Amino acid sequence: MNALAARVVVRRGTFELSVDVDVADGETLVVLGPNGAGKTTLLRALAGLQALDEGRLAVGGEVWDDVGAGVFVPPTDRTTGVVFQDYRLFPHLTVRDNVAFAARAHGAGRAESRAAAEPWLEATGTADLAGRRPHRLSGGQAQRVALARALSARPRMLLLDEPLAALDARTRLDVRDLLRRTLRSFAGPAVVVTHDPLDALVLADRLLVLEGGRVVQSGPPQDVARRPATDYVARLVGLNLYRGRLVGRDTIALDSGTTLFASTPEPVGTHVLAVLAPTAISVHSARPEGSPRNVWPGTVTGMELLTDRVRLTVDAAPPALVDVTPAAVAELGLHEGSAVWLSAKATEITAYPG
Ligand SMILES: Nc1ncnc2c1ncn2[C@@H]1O[C@H](COP(=O)(O)OP(=O)(O)OP(=O)(O)O)[C@@H](O)[C@H]1O
Repeated sequence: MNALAARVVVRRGTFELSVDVDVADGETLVVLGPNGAGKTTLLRALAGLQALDEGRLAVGGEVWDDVGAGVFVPPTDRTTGVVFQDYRLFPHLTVRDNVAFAARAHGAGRAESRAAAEPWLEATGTADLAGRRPHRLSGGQAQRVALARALSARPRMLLLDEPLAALDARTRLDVRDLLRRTLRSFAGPAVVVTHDPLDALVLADRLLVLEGGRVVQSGPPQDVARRPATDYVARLVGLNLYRGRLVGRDTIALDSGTTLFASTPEPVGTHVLAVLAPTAISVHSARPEGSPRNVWPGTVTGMELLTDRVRLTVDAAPPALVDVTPAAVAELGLHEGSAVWLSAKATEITAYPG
């Protein structure tokens, strides 16, 4: 049993990282957050590359770091597999010897350590590159080799820092798939840092969202995606997020001063977050008559072509991202500066305590 239990406090100038991290055996925790949130600092602290100012870290009940008790196990003795964003392969060693390094470092002979490397080269699809040196590898190949090298040490815990960030889109798909399969079969705890929401949704058993050195949300990806707790998370998953208070059975007084109608079982008085998908908002050139209960005017201030839709940024109260078809853009004659009316059914707005 190698479950990770850590309380990490690191101070760097005015920045303070303060988080509790628990990861079960076989679980992949993906740490997501904007630039400067503290993701890399957290990973380095878990690897023992960054000293804790306060806190404690144990893997499988074995204490590797405890500031109060003066315990510190150096990174090289932690049986942690770390894969860095820039791979950090040994430049003078072939791919095979990079992957064989762990066995060699543990006293195995050359032939034995090379034999031990073989299954990891196979598993990561790098066997045919075994004789090359790192400078002759593409980014995707180097990332696979780095993964093979980390796994060959039979680590108790895996730590991956932005494992896909440096790769082009096509390579990213392949390596993400390899990574997903590798993490599924890895028996210990794994922590993956990323700022890419798709990577996070594909790889995570559980998400931990960091902002400003603090955990702002954590949970299964589907819960985080459905019920974002902050504007950053809402933007990542592409939802409009509004804050307010229920002042009637289905009436939300927004902090921004306007009113939304939503369907929610929460009692009157509850402070709520309300989400509305950009696809659930309709755009009209004149005030629509009849059914939808949420109707409000605004001005188009941005237009962006997504694959099959156009995402409008509409300055309104409340402001909204709205997805329309290219045909609708043409029919309504939309452009930056267009005055529009928005509408949304109450049943399309989900409100939850927050
Ligand atoms: N050497 C340093 N000295 C002082 N402050 C630092 C140092 N390195 C990083 N910081 C600060 O620590 C904070 C966290 O940085 P960190 O690199 O962990 O964030 P991150 O979430 O990984 O960001 P990114 O996505 O940009 O890599 C930032 O506010 C940064 O300014």
